[in-house]
Amino acid sequence: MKITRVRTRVFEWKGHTVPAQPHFCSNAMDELWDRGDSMGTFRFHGWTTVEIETDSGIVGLGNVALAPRIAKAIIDQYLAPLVIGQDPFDYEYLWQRMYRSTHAWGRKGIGMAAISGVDIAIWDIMGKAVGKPVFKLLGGRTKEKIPCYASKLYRTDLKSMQEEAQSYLDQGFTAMKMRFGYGPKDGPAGMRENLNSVAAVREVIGDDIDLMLECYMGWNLEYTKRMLPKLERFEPRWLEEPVLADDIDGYAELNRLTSIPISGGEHEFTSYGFRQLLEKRAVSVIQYDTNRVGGITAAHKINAIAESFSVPVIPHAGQMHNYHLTMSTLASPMSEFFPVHDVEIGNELFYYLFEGDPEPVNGFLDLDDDTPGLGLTLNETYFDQFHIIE
Ligand SMILES: O=C(O)C(=O)C[C@@H](O)CO
Ligand SMILES: [Mg+2]
Repeated sequence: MKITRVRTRVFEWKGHTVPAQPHFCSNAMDELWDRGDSMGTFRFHGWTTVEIETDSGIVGLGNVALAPRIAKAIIDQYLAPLVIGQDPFDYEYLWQRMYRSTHAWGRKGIGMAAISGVDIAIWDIMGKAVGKPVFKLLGGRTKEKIPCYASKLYRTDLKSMQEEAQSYLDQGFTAMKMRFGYGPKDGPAGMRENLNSVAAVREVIGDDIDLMLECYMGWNLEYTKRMLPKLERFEPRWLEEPVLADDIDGYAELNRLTSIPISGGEHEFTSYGFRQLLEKRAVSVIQYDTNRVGGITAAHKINAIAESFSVPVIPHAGQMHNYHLTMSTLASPMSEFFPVHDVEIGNELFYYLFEGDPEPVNGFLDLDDDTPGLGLTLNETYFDQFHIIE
């Protein structure tokens, strides 16, 4: 089988979006941005799709969620010529070809996200070619179903957060993730706001539900050190990305300091990046995202490395490319799940663009043993609400 064409499209959402609110989610821009919508650069209102055609008629579908126009340009100009004419089953060779030939400027960030989109489509082709779901090519079913946690609870008024938390309990979730709204610039009053929001959610969910706390790189080392002892009484399952993704020593220091597991990795790339995080014991939970980290080829290797460090892998964002890895890896006990709702941050845009994601039932997801490939197709229902760039 040979790859004959790589078709990329950018889908930019022009439909209704939920308006931005202040203190919605602490983030890396907070330290320097003191007005307006600091979360603006962390919205994902566009997506790149990668359709790889073969001479057998099989088409594989991959996607990239970062900097969509740049990802499309990288794939069109640099990556497509490297894979056209090649056998998709030579996936490791193709990955190395893309990685090595873009090494001078790629490696991390959008270069690796673009490689991820191509690699995901290649795995989709392989699954379709052998008539098996991708997880069956990676190790098969390691769990009856995938436990998943509801991930939203952005900072709004406390009553609304409590109602939202209650709705996840009503749907049968036994784990959920909330976001902090305040960071170092907000002083002691902001600290109290942060603690009050955790207390408000804990009040509704009790002590027997896992609660994860997301900082989205909006804190710094000193602030996190002050917050950790105050958070310990809430027994969070983890504290996520307290500092910038590049501050690996900062993560390691925090992870040594506290009984709260520190998590991270959604802004880290390739097995080399994760080896560093693991060797330094910088994180107690790994959260790569397959459509950033280097695709399924890279994520599968990282799973093996994480297993040898006894560190669980709970990928960022859920979604099909991640679910298949979670299903096939014992080191991966759970998935993130973004509830479907109006377009807000943009994490939920996936559901407006693709069809095939499993619905959680009582906090569990399942994958079909008989659907070949990743089980995802483009959902044309909302195409008229996107600006599409071909
Ligand atoms: O789900 C996460 O872990 C994220 O970091 C999502 C991001 O959009 C911030 O909430
Ligand atoms: Mg996160």
